[in-house]
Parts: sequence; structure tokens; C-alpha cells
Amino acid sequence: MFGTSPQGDGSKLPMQGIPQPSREEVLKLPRVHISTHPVMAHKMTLLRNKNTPPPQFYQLVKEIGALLAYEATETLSLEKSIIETPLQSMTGYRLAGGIGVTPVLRAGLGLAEGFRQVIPDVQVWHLGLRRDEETLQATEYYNRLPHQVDLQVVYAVDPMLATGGSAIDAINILKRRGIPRLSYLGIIAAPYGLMRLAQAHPDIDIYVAELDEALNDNGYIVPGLGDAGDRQFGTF
Ligand SMILES: O=P(O)(O)OC[C@H]1O[C@H](OP(=O)(O)OP(=O)(O)O)[C@H](O)[C@@H]1O
Ligand SMILES: O=c1cc[nH]c(=O)[nH]1
Ligand SMILES: [Mg+2]
Repeated sequence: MFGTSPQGDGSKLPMQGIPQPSREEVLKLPRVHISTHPVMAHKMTLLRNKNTPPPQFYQLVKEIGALLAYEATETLSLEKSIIETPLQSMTGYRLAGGIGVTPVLRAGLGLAEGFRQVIPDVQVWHLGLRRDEETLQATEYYNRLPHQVDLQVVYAVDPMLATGGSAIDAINILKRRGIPRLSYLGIIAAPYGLMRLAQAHPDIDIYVAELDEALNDNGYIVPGLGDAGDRQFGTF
């Protein structure tokens, strides 16, 4: 029911009259993870505040990206690593296989920076998608994904999961690169976009900081935070 994308016909607002699932419905989805950490809730309130200026907003996106990265990497595989401490040898662990992060431009850039503060040696694969604000359809305008893939997992990172169109496209593009495991990492999801992403890609894990109420008729998440790209980069 929620698998179709909105289609602006010019005569009405793009989400007008389109049924949306409730928060309760999407909370039942099996691979959806919504943060319950109090530090996240604190930072989210600062982020959403319309009086938070771009430099502080960008800093918060990075901090939230680091917290999300920590939560979303809890199931990564490890391999044994024998080292010498100053006192003796011991068997420790290191992450098995490489990790990739795909920031969906522009708004995903701050999240990717936060991710890199947790795991500095990730590969960063940039992907540019732009949502048409009248039809809500995303188009690809930049793609620097390498052809050689030797990673255990790639995280597509983008703060806003609204209709889900951009996230579905990003995962489709990454799947065509043959990556064995993919996850999506975002800040705020609308139930509509979360349901569509989970239905289109039931094989990925989806991590978000918070789940909001709905999309408004224009396709913006409410209560939301406005335009995550503009608020990071000061382009109002
Ligand atoms: O779920 P959707 O309905 O597809 O909407 C979400 C997309 O919209 C925003 O990007 P935008 O197109 O505004 O680009 P920007 O990052 O350059 O601001 C956001 O960062 C997502 O990529
Ligand atoms: O609420 C929204 C929806 C799409 N993109 C944003 O930046 N914010
Ligand atoms: Mg934007």
C-alpha cells in the first residue's frame, strides 16, 4: 500500500491525500532500530530548534552521526589480532574487513564526518541525489562509487528519510556495486518513508535517531527540523 511514490501532477500538493502509516505500524518492522539513548534525545532537541544556527547545527549533525555510528556498528564482525602491550603479548580484536560510508549529498556530509570520528579508516563513497520539491522524485547528479569492492559493509547516510525515494535509490545504486551488506543510517524518519524503505529493501538494517509523526502535504517531515542540507550549509 505504501510502496508507490508520490507523483506531483501540478494540480495539488504532492503528499495531499496519500495515506501514511502510523508510528505504531512501522515500529513493528523487524530491522528498524530507533535510538533510545538520552544523549541522543538531548542533542536532537538542540538540532530541531529553529534558532540553532548553521555552525552549531553542522556540529550537532556530526555528533549525532558519531552516536549513530556507534549504535549501528554493534554487530560488525571481528577478527583476532595478536599484539604486544608494554608488558606482554595478548590476543585482541580488530574489525574484520573494510567499511564504507556513502554520504548522500549534500545533507549526508555532516553525518559521514561524524561516522569517521568513530571509525577513521572508512572508505567514503560520495553519491549526489537531489529531490525535486514539486514531484518529490529524486535524481542522481553525482556518483563517485568505486568499481572495486572489498568491504564487509557500506552505510548509506542521509539525515532525512521523508518519502524514502532518495534512500531507496541510494540502496539500489549501492546494491548494483555488489556490496555484501548494506545499512541505512539517518537522523529523522517519517513513518511513510521508513515503511517504503523497509518494504523495498527488507534485507538492510535501518538506524535512525528519531521517528516523527508524518509528512506534511509538501513532503516535509513534521515536526522535523526543516531542510537538513540548507541548515547545515546556510543556504536558505
Ligand atoms: O525521502 P525523500 O523524500 O527522498 O527526501 C529526503 C531527501 O531530501 C533531502 O535532500 P535534498 O534533495 O533536499 O538535497 P540536499 O541534501 O542537497 O539538501 C534529504 O537529505 C534526503 O536526501
Ligand atoms: O523534512 C525534510 C524532508 C526532506 N528533506 C529535508 O531536508 N527535510
Ligand atoms: Mg535539502
